[in-house]
Amino acid sequence: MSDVPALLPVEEARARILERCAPLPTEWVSGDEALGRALAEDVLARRTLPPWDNSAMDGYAVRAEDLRGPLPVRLAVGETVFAGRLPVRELTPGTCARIMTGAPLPQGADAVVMRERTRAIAGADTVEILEAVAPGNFIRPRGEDAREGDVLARRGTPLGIPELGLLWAQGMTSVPVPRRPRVAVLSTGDELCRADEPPEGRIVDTNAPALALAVRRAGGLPTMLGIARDTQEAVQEALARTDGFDVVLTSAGVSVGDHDFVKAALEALGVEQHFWRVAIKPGKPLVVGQRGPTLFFGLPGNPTSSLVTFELFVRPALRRLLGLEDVEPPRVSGRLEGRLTKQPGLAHFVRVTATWRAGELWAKPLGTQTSGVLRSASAATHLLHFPRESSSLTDGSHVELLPLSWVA
Ligand SMILES: Nc1nc2c(c(=O)[nH]1)N[C@H]1C(S)=C(S)[C@@H](COP(=O)(O)OP(=O)(O)OC[C@H]3O[C@@H](n4cnc5c(N)ncnc54)[C@H](O)[C@@H]3O)O[C@H]1N2
Ligand code: MOO
Ligand SMILES: [Mg+2]
Repeated sequence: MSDVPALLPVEEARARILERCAPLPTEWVSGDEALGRALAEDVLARRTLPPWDNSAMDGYAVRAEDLRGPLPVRLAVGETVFAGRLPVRELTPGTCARIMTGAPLPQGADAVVMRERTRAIAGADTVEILEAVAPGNFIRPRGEDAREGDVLARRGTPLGIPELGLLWAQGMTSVPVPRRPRVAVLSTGDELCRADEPPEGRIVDTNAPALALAVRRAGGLPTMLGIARDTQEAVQEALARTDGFDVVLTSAGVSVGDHDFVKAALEALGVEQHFWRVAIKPGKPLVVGQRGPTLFFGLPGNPTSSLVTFELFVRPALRRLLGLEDVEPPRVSGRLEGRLTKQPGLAHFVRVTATWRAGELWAKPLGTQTSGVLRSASAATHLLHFPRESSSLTDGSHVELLPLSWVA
């Protein structure tokens, strides 16, 4: 077919998309809002933490050299230091301080002996130390967590719970992150109705709500634009209302049918086409283009195709816009349970349920792989990558599995 372009390999298609994406402008948000996003700039520590050497155990702060003689060694207890209080006495030779976990170390102390290795002498301010310890024993040094002026976290660092805790400890109650991508979601098709309408011969638009959820889970802000009828004018009119969005997702109308108008509508609106058609199944007719800063994805209409192309192409783009550095779909190795065959030419992304058995992840293909029904995505935990030029995978083959973001 002369008017149909060659199929692009999946990696090249993704590379072409990613080279057009860069982190969005910075906004300052609370830790709640920052979870799972990336830092937009390097953050320097404002505070040295812990602010002082402190004890890692409940026990006795000692001078290690006092414990060199025959054991046990008797030491005079000068004071008790609690977390939240400051010690008042310096340790002189032959003395120690009772100390609690987290309490600052007194001057002169260079080690802590845990309480279980000591024996208190009843009625006396004296303790018997039952073991010798090296200097530094059970001491958490000042600055172990952060040193004022040092880079605490670099731009691009994904903000998980410990990372946000580190920033919080610095008194940073808001953090700089690229703003969330604004994503418009448009369905196209005369056969579609909303779930709350009587179908009257139509089918419910499941792609738009599914894609909106996938966008939200990927960190974007979805806006549903509704359903455009199958005319070029209707699709064009809907797409003309997408200024201000970073990403536009349409579903359906990208193949070669008489009512497949998305490509023509994009072209008429001046969207520069980056590519059309990728060597994959499901999802082959994917079209991607750009106008100004807005990236347009024409996802195929089959419900599973739209979700699979979201995973393979849209999610990586959203992650890059969010400033995350690790944007490629994650992969793990596993083994195939059963066998698979196909014609060479397209890479297949087979929906599988993967379970751990005897230390390996065994991937069992779902019974139906047709992309026209959601059942072929339901219960899938991973996509099994059946490479483009390969035509058979035998039982037990080592395979590459992509964990799915849509799993419950
Ligand atoms: N001659 C060829 N025909 C087709 C080819 C091809 O290479 N040559 N590719 C097939 C593949 S693969 C796919 S995928 C589909 C893609 O089709 P479109 O993107 O043009 O989508 P439609 O034709 O409009 O619809 C396909 C299918 O999906 C249902 N659909 C559409 N939108 C929704 C929605 N929002 N919610 C639920 N279901 C939806 C629609 O009713 C159709 O059944 O093309 C093949 N054909
Ligand atoms: O690629 Mo289509 O997405 O196979 O059904
Ligand atoms: Mg079609």
